[in-house]
Amino acid sequence: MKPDKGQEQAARNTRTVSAERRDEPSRAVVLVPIQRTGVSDNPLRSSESKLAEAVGLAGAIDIEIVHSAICWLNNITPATLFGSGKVEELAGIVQSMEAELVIVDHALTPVQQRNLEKAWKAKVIDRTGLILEIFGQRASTREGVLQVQLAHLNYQKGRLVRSWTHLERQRGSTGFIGGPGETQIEADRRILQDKIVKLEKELEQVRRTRTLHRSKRKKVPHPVVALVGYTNAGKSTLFNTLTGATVRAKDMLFATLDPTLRRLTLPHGRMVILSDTVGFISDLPTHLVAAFRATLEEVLEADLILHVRDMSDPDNAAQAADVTRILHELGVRDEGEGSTKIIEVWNKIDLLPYETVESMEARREETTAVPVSATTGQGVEFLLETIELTLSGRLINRDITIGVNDMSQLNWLYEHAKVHSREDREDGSVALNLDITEHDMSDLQRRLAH
Ligand SMILES: Nc1nc2c(ncn2[C@@H]2O[C@H](COP(=O)(O)OP(=O)(O)OP(=O)(O)O)[C@@H](O)[C@H]2O)c(=O)[nH]1
Repeated sequence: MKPDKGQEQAARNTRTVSAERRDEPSRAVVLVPIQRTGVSDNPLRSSESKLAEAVGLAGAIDIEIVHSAICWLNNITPATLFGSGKVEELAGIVQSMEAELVIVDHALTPVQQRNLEKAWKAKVIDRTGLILEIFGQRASTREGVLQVQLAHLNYQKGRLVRSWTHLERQRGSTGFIGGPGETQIEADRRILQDKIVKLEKELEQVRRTRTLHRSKRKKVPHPVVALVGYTNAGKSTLFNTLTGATVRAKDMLFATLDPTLRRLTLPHGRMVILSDTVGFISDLPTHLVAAFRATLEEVLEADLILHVRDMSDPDNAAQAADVTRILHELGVRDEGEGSTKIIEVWNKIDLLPYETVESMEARREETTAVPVSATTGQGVEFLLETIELTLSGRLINRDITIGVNDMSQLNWLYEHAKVHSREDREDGSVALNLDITEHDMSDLQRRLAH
């Protein structure tokens, strides 16, 4: 059956909160449901920091938060997540606050979402919906935009359950979920599926172009160093400090959605490509991680990963555990053969008490962590040395003789090693004493063997 105009219009109304350009930002309530009894999905994280994070995330989109609260749950009620008494109590709050949007920092089934919307007479979005909204606002490259659109459509497809019927009519189709009528669900789903297929094709094309760029880059085989970390850990700031770049570093969650690449010269002259990537967040749904796989290919292909942590955040241990888990999900192996080297960068030490920083620095030998402040630059030099050491091995002192037939290697040697003394011998050979990294030494041996 061919969808009629009304149905097409309904599916076109798959707009985002961000796309609703109104004069006033939406008034929103932020709720963080936490189960009182059962083991929470992340026992490391305190309820206050969960609330702070949810408010921070919600603040990343253009809304006015009029109320926020932790909601302790004794049990999960399948139809509404919250128990009926709580749903009613919250309905009172939503109405008295005149909120149009309720952000529930938890996964909601489509049925729960629909029932809560009915009960509260407001739009309800869950954590995934919120993250998609933020991603939608941040994506800047074609690939980033397409990825977010695709993730959004896939999310909506699972949610086409007569969700907006009366709200849509009340407010004139401003919801970002289409399909106001139950009879239209099938047609809407088909329209969404068509859009998904189209987007996937387009994305494929964009990716092919990028792969081409990457293989060109591979011809000059500089190692790739990827910055990863929890959102707001300070990756972009560090990226700027390391490369002297002036890319934006705002107090803005997920400011970097698309990978940014820049060349960086290490203290002993080795060139690397530094890549800044999307920030991670806890409870990032697997299908969202999958949507960003392509963007994160830089991370997968990196020779070295810098895991940036905001050590001033009381929650940083839980955040680090999340980042490590997501890296594993993406396929990064940090142990065994073929594993990727990872250095932890303990950032924002300028915000920590002197003694804490001192004890961190004292432990530097036993951990692979480097304490730094991306804003003041403290520790950054040591970080660069650690990157070089990890990629190139130690600096060693060697006496080397270059035979007459290998004179063409002399230039290379001067570029890659620090020459302390040179003796030009009668037979035409050159004896050198130099400092060279282990990596360059094995490179030299390969060159001389040819
Ligand atoms: N005091 C202090 N603030 C820092 C430091 N590094 C970053 N910041 C601040 O932390 C905030 C987040 O920094 P970003 O560099 O945007 O963080 P990010 O990890 O790239 O964030 P996402 O794009 O969300 O992944 C900004 O306000 C920075 O100024 C630091 O070493 N010290």
